[in-house]
Amino acid sequence: MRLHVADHPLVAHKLTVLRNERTASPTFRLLVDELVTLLAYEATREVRTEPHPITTPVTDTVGTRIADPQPLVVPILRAGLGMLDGMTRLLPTAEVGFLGMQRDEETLEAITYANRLPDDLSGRQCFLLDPMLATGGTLVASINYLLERGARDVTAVCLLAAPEGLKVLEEAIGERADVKVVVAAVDERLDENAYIVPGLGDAGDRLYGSV
Ligand SMILES: O=P(O)(O)OC[C@H]1O[C@H](OP(=O)(O)OP(=O)(O)O)[C@H](O)[C@@H]1O
Ligand SMILES: O=c1cc[nH]c(=O)[nH]1
Ligand SMILES: [Mg+2]
Repeated sequence: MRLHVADHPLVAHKLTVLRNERTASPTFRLLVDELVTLLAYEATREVRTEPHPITTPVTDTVGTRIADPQPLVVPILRAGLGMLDGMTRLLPTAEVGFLGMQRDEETLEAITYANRLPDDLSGRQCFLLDPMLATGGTLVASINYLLERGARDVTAVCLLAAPEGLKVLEEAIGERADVKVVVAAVDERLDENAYIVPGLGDAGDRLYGSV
């Protein structure tokens, strides 16, 4: 597993506003969207491209375009949905699959309640979106879904990660695939309820309310 922590003053500034408990949903959503766009720039650094001949008003030349098959972006519902627009803004030709996962707050096990993904992901670059990587249970289960369908190149885009979750992910993935994790920050630890500290609370609730 490769970890990339975005080191940029704009990311740090926006993340601080996001963490603040006084930041209400409308601003929270806007900031998640902005942060993802900044992270997407790094997350797509290795997106596969191919030469593309074009004619400019001046001459013929060979440029670059994103190669087929187009990348697959997969938001993990609910909270990952808040990251989808920001990601597809930079990758408008990507296809989008969906995974609905909820962490059982007692057992901390990730339960899948929705799944809409192409059956065959061999040769596909996949981008998983989930703001929080806490125990790692949700992300490991999501990556396993993609690997079972043949994906071998997976980038997870998260806002916050806990060191505990990163360790679980590293051990669970092993040598099976090239997994990259792009995060805005790695926080201190998990608390007794497996919430990220200092964190930002429940990302899904802060985006969409506690339904
Ligand atoms: O690393 P883990 O310990 O598995 O926890 C992280 C998961 O928990 C949150 O989702 P939640 O289950 O709250 O669902 P929601 O997005 O619908 O709020 C978060 O969005 C991650 O998906
Ligand atoms: O801190 C946390 C941990 C899991 N899920 C969240 O939304 N926040
Ligand atoms: Mg939640």
